[in-house]
Amino acid sequence: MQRNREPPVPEPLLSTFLTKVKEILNAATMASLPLTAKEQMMERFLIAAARGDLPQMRILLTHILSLINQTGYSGWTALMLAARNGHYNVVEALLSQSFDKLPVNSSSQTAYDIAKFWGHSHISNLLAKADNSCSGVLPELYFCRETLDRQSDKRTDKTWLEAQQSDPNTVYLLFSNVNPMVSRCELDKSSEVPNKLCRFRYDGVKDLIQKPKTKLIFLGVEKKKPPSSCSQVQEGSWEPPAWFAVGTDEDATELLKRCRENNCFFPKSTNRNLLKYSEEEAGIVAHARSVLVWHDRYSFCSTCGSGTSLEEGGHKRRCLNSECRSLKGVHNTCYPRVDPVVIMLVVHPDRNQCLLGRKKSFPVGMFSCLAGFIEPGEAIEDAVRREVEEESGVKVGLVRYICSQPWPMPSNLMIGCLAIATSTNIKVDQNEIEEARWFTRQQIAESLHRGANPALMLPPSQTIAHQLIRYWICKNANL
Ligand SMILES: NC(=O)C1=CN([C@@H]2O[C@H](COP(=O)(O)OP(=O)(O)OC[C@H]3O[C@@H](n4cnc5c(N)ncnc54)[C@H](O)[C@@H]3O)[C@@H](O)[C@H]2O)C=CC1
Ligand SMILES: [Mg+2]
Ligand SMILES: [Mg+2]
Ligand SMILES: [Mg+2]
Ligand SMILES: [Zn+2]
Repeated sequence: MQRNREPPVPEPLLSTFLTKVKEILNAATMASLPLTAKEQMMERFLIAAARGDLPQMRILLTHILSLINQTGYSGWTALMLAARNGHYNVVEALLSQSFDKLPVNSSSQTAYDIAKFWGHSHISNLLAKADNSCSGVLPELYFCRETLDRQSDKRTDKTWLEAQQSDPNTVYLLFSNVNPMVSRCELDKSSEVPNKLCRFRYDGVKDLIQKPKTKLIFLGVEKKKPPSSCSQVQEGSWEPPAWFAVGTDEDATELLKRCRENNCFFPKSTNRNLLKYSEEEAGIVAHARSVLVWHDRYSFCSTCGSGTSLEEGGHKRRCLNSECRSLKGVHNTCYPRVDPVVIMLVVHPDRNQCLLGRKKSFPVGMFSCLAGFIEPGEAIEDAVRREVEEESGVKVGLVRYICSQPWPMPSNLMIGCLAIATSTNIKVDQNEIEEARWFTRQQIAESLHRGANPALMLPPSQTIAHQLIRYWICKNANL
């Protein structure tokens, strides 16, 4: 049943393949076609992969290692041929050479799809295991690592919080205009090196945290345990260090003087700068920044307009007007906001194309998933269908939730879905989207691999949009 729904697979049978290669090699010899030595070697490498001739493949690889990721006349890689013909040991050997698993053939199938289609489940399992993104399990998303244990129950424990504040092991992060102080290694100014959060101790911020305008946010305690050789651990008196974010309006240049590290600065509030942290620190920045932006923008009570004060380790604002309705019962106006946004990869009814759009503000050539804020009283599925139709005119049927990502710009929660289109005509809403297009799996795979002339540029890997696209491309065409 499953097989009938698959797109046709080009003839990969060994005999056909060998005949074709022989024809090419003969034709090249007879007509003196410029089939280079490398091309001949490539075809021999592919024949060996299709036959399962690992020793021959190893010999050829000692001459040219780059053979490993290339395709021959058929558009198939060695991995695809080995997967097609059930050569487990060849697949295993290719994977151990960190072979690229994402390329697709002219039927938009990866090696994983091919192994699955031809019933070589031991090979498809091996390919899935070797690449998390192909197993249907997404990698951990950027901003999603919870390095700290939030310990929200401690936010109401004033005595405990005060004790933590003066503890010499407590870590403080300094924020100016909702951006954290960071340092960058001077030797390497390339964008690859993450910004590192500057960590302060109590003595370095004591005066600051006592100022009435300073916002102090309890972020949680470290999850990481010290080595068991640590004397406090042995005595049983060890407690994990607490972390606080300090939001201040003090002069940024003066604040920088407090840091002993070199090359400290406050990065500008751009989306790009927020993607420059290590996985460990990105989640901490997301938490602190969203809460601090909320304090910045919601300093007055939204029920009566009076002033408010900070409570619960900086996770609540209480109205100073004792008559205010917000003091009676629990009110969401007193807590930091999170704005849910649906973000969806819309898949064509043929399952081999996806719909991406671009806003005017995107860099040239970049396309991404459609997205939009969920409206009050709206379910995730309905928001997906409404936003897709509003922005592109395409109608959506099935919606499947895949994963989510906090997006602290300033406080969105991106809810990632795959959505199956039931119509294909595109009519964009020019107010929101400049252009929307259907892209083939082949075009997407080329772009993920930064092929020579990709049809589009995808958003960076830290975004949920990128990961949803990658997830879809790695999955079998049947979804
Ligand atoms: N992490 C990722 O991969 C991506 C993240 N995003 C984020 O998703 C957000 C929403 O996507 P859009 O296409 O802009 O949404 P959208 O399609 O709903 O249009 C934005 C408009 O919705 C209105 N709106 C309704 N509720 C709003 C709220 N709570 N805050 C702000 N505006 C609201 C405003 O008029 C705004 O101009 C973006 O602001 C962006 O930060 C968008 C695409 C990719
Ligand atoms: Mg939108
Ligand atoms: Mg919209
Ligand atoms: Mg909208
Ligand atoms: Zn009030």
